[in-house]
Amino acid sequence: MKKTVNLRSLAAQTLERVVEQGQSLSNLLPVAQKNLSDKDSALLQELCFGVLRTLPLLEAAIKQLMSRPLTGKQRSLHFLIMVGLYQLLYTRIPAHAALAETVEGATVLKRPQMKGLINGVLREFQRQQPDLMTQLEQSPQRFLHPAWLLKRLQLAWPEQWQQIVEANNQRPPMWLRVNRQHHSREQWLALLQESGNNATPHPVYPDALMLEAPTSVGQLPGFERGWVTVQDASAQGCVTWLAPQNGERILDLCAAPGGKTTHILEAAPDAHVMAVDIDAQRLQRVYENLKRLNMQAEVKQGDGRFPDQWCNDTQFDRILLDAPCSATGVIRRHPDIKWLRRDRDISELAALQREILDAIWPHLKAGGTLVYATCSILPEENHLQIASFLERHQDAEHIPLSDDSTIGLQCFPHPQDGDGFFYAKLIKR
Ligand SMILES: C[S@@+](CC[C@H](N)C(=O)[O-])C[C@H]1O[C@@H](n2cnc3c(N)ncnc32)[C@H](O)[C@@H]1O
Repeated sequence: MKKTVNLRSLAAQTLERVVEQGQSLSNLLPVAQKNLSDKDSALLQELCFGVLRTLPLLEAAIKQLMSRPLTGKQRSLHFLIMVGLYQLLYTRIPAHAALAETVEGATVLKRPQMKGLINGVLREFQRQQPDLMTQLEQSPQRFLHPAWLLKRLQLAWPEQWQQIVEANNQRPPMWLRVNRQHHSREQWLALLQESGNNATPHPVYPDALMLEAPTSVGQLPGFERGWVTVQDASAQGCVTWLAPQNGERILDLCAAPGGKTTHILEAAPDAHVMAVDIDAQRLQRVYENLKRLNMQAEVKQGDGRFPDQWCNDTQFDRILLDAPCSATGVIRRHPDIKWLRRDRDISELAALQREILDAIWPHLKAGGTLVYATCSILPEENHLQIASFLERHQDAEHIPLSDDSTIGLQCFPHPQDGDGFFYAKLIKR
């Protein structure tokens, strides 16, 4: 039998590690969920994601309710209060249960003497909620983004920034990639419908299906047998634009956890694919994904800035560079990004992307194709990066991916579509 744990205190500790220590929720959450039942796992996830999504508003509410914030050894309680506020504002958990469980969390956090204070703050919030929320809903905190990022989005996308921010604040749809080596998308959709679920095909990307409602992978017909993979629609765009062909030598650079490596092999099962990433731990996931889908690729640990160290003088027909980036296009999937990234990271990431691009370009054959992709929505990492690359490399030809004259294709996150992504397709003359 799974033991009962206080999920509110577990959420508070996890959130403190993300916000105060800069740790990634994707690393922390699976560890925190390890011994929990499915139901508790889901609630813990909801509490962590929800607080990170709405953090500025919760912080502002606490500021109004408390004369001094809790600091030092009591800091976990600050996050416990946020977990309490989040439940009262955004979940259907009955208020009495949310309050009781949250207050009890102080005992688990070894601060039983603070139970009264937490109870008091949450009850005061209930009393002031209508006025307080009217006030906060007119403040800049209502956008739920850090000021530096909001400023960058407003500058870069004066027409679209509000829609982007709104999409970032919503729960993302669940997209699947049908392995057409097994079934056509229509055939697999019919199997899904037989199992009582439904999905909508993507208008552009031929393998992509959006589930009507998110579900666990165990409910997806043939998941274990590799018939289908969970992957956002925009991420699937990379392989559409790369257009890999059987018999070609293809490099998937910055490949872990292998979502696009396996997509390349589904599209061109007889291609020779080399998958390279700097992170040995993340590379384990590439092996796991290849195994589930029963595929083979040459997997290597290496730094994209120094390709001669891991591929000598090999030349590739096609290169996919899914570059390390700010991940500002996938905030709705990873709301911790808003609090982990700093303004100064953007220029550092752009410098790294530039180094990798310049280093890998000589490894593309004449006539070969390179697709540069990021899950960023910031111009410095995207069209400005490629414009500057084209100025430095006269042998690079830009292939437009849309009707307008812009460099590359910039997608924004959309409730009925994929994440924010950028792609640019280059051919070597
Ligand atoms: C956007 S993720 C890749 C996602 C992957 N392509 C997929 O579809 O599953 C970026 C990757 O770049 C890797 N990375 C960061 N710096 C790198 C470098 N200098 N050389 C190679 N890989 C790097 C990270 O470890 C990370 O796995």
